[in-house]
Amino acid sequence: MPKLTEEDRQNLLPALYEAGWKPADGRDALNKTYKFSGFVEAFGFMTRAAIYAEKWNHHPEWSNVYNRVDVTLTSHDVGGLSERDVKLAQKLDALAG
Ligand SMILES: C[C@H](O)[C@H](O)[C@H]1CNC2=NC(N)=NC(=O)C2=N1
Repeated sequence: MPKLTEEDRQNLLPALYEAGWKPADGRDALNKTYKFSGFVEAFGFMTRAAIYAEKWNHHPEWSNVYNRVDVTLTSHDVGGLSERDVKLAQKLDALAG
């Protein structure tokens, strides 16, 4: 799947920005920090998200500190954002509630 075109970005990214995603510094990627009520909730989110990441063979770059999960999405094989990242971002937002 190729990188998002300029038109794709204009069509798809504003909704993600509305949902709290931000362009990553210095790379063609999206960042978002999720905050949960505690560690188990944060890790449970990661567990559920991991099932989709594996099913879709598209994996986040993420880190967890207690109730916080910092996520970066990009498509390594094309060196930037693709529709896979948009789809996974939407799924993560749905799972986070
Ligand atoms: C071998 C495996 O299919 C590839 O490395 C997959 C795994 N998950 C991936 N995840 C992401 N974000 N980008 C990729 O290019 C990618 N490639």
